[in-house]
Amino acid sequence: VGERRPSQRVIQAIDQFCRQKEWAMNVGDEKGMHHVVNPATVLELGTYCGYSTLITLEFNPHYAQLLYESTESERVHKPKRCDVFFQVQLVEEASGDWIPKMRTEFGVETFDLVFLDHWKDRYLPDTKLLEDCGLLRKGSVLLADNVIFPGTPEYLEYVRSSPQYESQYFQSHLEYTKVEDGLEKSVYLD
Ligand SMILES: O=C(NCCCCCn1ccnc1)c1cc(-c2ccc(F)cc2)cc(O)c1O
Ligand SMILES: [Mg+2]
Repeated sequence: VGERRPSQRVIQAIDQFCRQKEWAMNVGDEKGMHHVVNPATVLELGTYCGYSTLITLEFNPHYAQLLYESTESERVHKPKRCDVFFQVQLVEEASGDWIPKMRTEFGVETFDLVFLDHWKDRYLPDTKLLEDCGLLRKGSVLLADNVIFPGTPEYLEYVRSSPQYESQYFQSHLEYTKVEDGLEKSVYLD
């Protein structure tokens, strides 16, 4: 196992605090993402405290500030091209406004992974926006948190019934609780 990296120690501290002191809506250590995907260019919708962050869109300025502090990432108002292999780029805007600008503002061709963890009623419209903007390619992975609780029924119905996706449910529990929840992994077949 060896020495945990600083980022792993931060995650461990967050999990311990949320389990013992105060619940928070991180994807958490049980659901986790590490056993489901191994991406390169990642878009995260819904940052919160930056528990699971790469290129991330956060609408709430309070949460955005938390991310700046926890990752020393520069405050990105006018994102520059993301030419560093690993770089946190945070956009404090609504996902619906920014997804159409991803190519021009970030120089992103397509995403390898999109982690959906923002407003639950935005999962479906933003997925359709990603498709329409050509930001998904054959093999792109959508990983959606909370498909059972709080629940995203319209999104789930769409990815499970659409011939354009191969969908798989990873059953787990709502972070730090015994309530059922899970991650839905949907591979775009194009
Ligand atoms: O609402 C959630 N996340 C979105 C937060 C706002 C995103 C803002 N934004 C960012 C970019 N564009 C928009 C969420 C909620 C719960 C939960 C659990 C138990 C309960 F009783 C009620 C709720 C658990 C999660 O795991 C969640 O992710
Ligand atoms: Mg969540």
